[in-house]
Amino acid sequence: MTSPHRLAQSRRLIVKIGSALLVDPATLEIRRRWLDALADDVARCRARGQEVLIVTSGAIAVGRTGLGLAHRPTRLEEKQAAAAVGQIRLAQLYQETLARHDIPVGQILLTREDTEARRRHLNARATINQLLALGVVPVVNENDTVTTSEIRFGDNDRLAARVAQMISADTLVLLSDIDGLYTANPRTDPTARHLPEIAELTPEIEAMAGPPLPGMSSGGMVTKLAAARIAMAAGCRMLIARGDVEHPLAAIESGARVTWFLPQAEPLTARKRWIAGSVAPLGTVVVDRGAVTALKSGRSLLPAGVVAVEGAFERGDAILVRGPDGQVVARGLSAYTSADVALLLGHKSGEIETLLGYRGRDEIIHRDDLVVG
Ligand SMILES: Nc1ncnc2c1ncn2[C@@H]1O[C@H](COP(=O)(O)OP(=O)(O)O)[C@@H](O)[C@H]1O
Ligand SMILES: N[C@@H](CCC(=O)OP(=O)(O)O)C(=O)O
Repeated sequence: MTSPHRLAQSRRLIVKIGSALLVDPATLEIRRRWLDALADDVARCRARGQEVLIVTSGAIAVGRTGLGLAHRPTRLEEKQAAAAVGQIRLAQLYQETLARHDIPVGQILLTREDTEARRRHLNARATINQLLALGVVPVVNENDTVTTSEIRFGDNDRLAARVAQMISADTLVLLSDIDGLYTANPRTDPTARHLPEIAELTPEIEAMAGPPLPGMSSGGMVTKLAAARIAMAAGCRMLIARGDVEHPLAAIESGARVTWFLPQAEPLTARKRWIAGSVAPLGTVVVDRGAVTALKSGRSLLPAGVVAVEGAFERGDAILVRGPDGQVVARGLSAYTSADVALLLGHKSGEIETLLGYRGRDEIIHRDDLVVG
C-alpha cells in the first residue's frame, strides 16, 4: 500500500528539518554540504511542478556558534538571544543554497498565536499562498525571539503540521535522525520494531513515543506523533524519514525505509466542521437567487451576488449567508470586513481594487471557507 512515489506525486510538500541535521551536534558546525544536497532535492521537486515549503529548526543551534556559547542555552532569554543571532544566518544559508538553483526564498517567522487566532492564521495563509504562487520557497521557523514559554510551540514538528493544515498541504515530511516510528525507542530497546504505516493513532501507538530526549533536539517522538495527529486530521499524509543522508528526498523516492501516517479525511473536512458547528457568526450577508444556486453547487460567494450586509465583522470572522427569503443557506468566513462588503455589494470582482483601494480576494467567501446547508 505504501509507495515511495507518493512523494513524487504530492502537489504541495512541506519538509521539516531538525536542528541536528543542519548543525553537527558534536562540533556545532553547519552541514553546508548536506544543505546544498537538500537544495538539489528541493529544486528537483520544484522543476516537476511541486510546491515546496521548508520548516527549519536550527536558529538556536546556529546562534550558539555565532555567540560562542559552549553550553546549550536553557534559559528562555538565552535561547531567544541565540535565536536572534542564529535566525539571520539560517535564512541566509537557505537563500544562498537555493539561489544556486535560481529559487527565491522568503522567510516566515510564526508564533503560536499566528496559527491559532483565525485572523492571523488567514493572514499568514494568504502570505504563504502568495509566496508559493510566485514560485518562492517559504522558509518557516518559530519566531523564537518574541515568544514566551507559555505561548511557544517549542518544537517545529507541531508548527510544521499546523502550517500543513493552514495551507492544505498534501504531504509533510519530517526529516529526522531516525527512519520512522518504532514500537519503542530503538536507541535503548534492541527489540523495537519499525512500523511502516500508521492509519490511526491509537493509545498503543502514542505509548511508543518515550519522553523527549536531552540534547539539541526539542521534540523526540512525542511531538512527532502530536504533529501526525494534526496532519492526519487535516487530510495531510505525513512521513518520518532519515534526513542524515545526502539527498534525503531522493532517498525516500528510491524506497528508503520510512513511516507513513495516513490522512483521515479530505483536507478541508475538519475545518469545515469547525466553521459549521463551533463559531458564533458575527454578521450576515443576504444574497440573490443566483448566488444561492451557485453556493449550492459548490462555488464561492462573489460580491456580485450579495445584496445586503448586516452586523459588524472583521476579515476572517464567521458570518451567515441568507437567501432572498431570509433562510440561512450557508455559513462561512468572510474575506472582507462588513464595511468593505457594504462597498462591494453587487459589484464585479474586477472592480474590488477600484472600490476599496487595494487588491483583495475575488470572493467574499471562498468555497474553502464555506459550509452550505
Ligand atoms: N518509538 C520511537 N521510535 C523512534 N524513535 C524514537 C521512539 N521513541 C523515542 N525516539 C527517539 O526520537 C528521536 C527523534 O526525535 P528528535 O531527536 O527530536 O528528532 P528531530 O531533531 O528530527 O526533531 C530518535 O532519534 C529516537 O531516539
Ligand atoms: N525554533 C527552534 C527549533 C525548535 C525545534 O523544533 O528543534 P528540533 O527538535 O531540532 O526540530 C530553532 O530554530 O532553534
